[in-house]
Amino acid sequence: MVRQPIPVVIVAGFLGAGKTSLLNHLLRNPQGARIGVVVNDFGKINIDALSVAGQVDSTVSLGNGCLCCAVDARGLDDLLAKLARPGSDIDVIVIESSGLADPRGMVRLLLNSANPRLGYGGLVEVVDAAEFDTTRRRHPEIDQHLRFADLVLLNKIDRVDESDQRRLAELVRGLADGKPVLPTDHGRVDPTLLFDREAVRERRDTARQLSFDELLADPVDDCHEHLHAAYESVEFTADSPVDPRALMRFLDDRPAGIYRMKGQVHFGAPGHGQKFTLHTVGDFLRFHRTRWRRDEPRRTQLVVIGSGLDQDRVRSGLTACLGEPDRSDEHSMLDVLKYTRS
Ligand SMILES: Nc1nc2c(ncn2[C@@H]2O[C@H](COP(=O)(O)OP(=O)(O)OP(=O)(O)O)[C@@H](O)[C@H]2O)c(=O)[nH]1
Repeated sequence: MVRQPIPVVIVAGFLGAGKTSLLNHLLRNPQGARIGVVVNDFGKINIDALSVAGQVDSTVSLGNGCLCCAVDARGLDDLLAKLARPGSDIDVIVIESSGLADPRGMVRLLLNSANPRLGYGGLVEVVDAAEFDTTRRRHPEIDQHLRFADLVLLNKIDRVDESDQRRLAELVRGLADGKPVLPTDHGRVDPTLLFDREAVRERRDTARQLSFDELLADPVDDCHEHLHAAYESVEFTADSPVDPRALMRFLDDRPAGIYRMKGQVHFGAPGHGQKFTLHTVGDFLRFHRTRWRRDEPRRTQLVVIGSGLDQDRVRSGLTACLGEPDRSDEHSMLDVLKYTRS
C-alpha cells in the first residue's frame, strides 16, 4: 500500500508570540496523532528543545541559526527524512521555526523537497496580539509573512481588550489574504485544524501556485535582509545559584535592546529550589515554576535576544546576579513570586 505523504506543518511567528506554547498544547492533545517535532531556536542554547523534550518521542533540534537561509537549511531534509523513514509511525511533523525566521524560505524548501514521504502541511503563523502593533511598526516585513499563512492564530488574546481583539482580527485577516484567523490563548487550538491530512494536498496545490507566482519568482530572498540579521543573542549559563532580588533588579532595568529572554533559573533561596522558567517578551515578564527532572542539573541557562545589545553589559549584569541571597531575608523571593505561575 502506498503511504500518504506525512504532512509537515510549519509553525512560525515573531519572537515570543507563543509558538512553543502551541507546540506543547499539540503534544499534550495529539488526538491520537503521533507527532514528530523539529525545533529551530535562535541562540546556542536550544531552550525550546529543552521545553518540549520529554513529551515527544521524536524531537530533533537544529540548534543555532535560522532555518530560512539556505545555508542553515542544510540538514533539514536529512532530519525530516529521519523522522519520516520507512517504518516510522509518525503521522505529522511540526517544525517550530525560530522567532526570527522568514517562513517563505521554509515553505520553498518543503515544496522543493524531493522526498515522496513528505508533504507540505501548511504554514501556521502565531501572532502576539499584545505586541503586534509595536512589532509591525518596527518590522513592516512581518506583513509579508502573514500573506503565506494557511492559518493565523491571534494569540495572547487574554492580554488585549475586546475592541482591540476585533480590530486586530480584521487587520490580520486582511494581511493574511482572508485566511482563517483564530483568537487563542496559549496556543490552545483544536489540533485537528493543523493535522487534517485531507487538506494537505489542497494546501500543497495552493502553495504551489504561490511558489511559482511569488516564492520562486523572488529567488533573491537575501538572507542579510531577514529579521535575524538585525538581532543577536547572548547565552548565559551558571551552576551557582541566582540571587532573586538581584535578578529582579536586572529585569526591572534591562539593558537597552533586549526584546526576549528565556530559559531556566536556579535560585538559591531556601524553599525555592524548583525550576523557574523565565520568559520576557517586550515588557512582559513571567516565571513558570516546575520540578526539575531527576537527571537535570540544577543550573541557570538563559538566552537573551535583542537588537543592538551591549553583550558585555548583559553578561556582566547577569553574572552580578549570582550568589546566595541573604538568608535572614525571608521575603527575597516575593517579587519573583508575583510574576510566577506554577
Ligand atoms: N498571557 C499570555 N501569555 C502567553 C500566551 N501564549 C504564550 N504566552 C507566554 O508568552 C511567553 C512566550 O511564549 P512561547 O510559547 O515561549 O513563545 P515562542 O513564540 O515560542 O518564543 P520564541 O521561540 O522565543 O520566539 C511565555 O511566557 C508563554 O507562557 C497567551 O496566550 N497569553
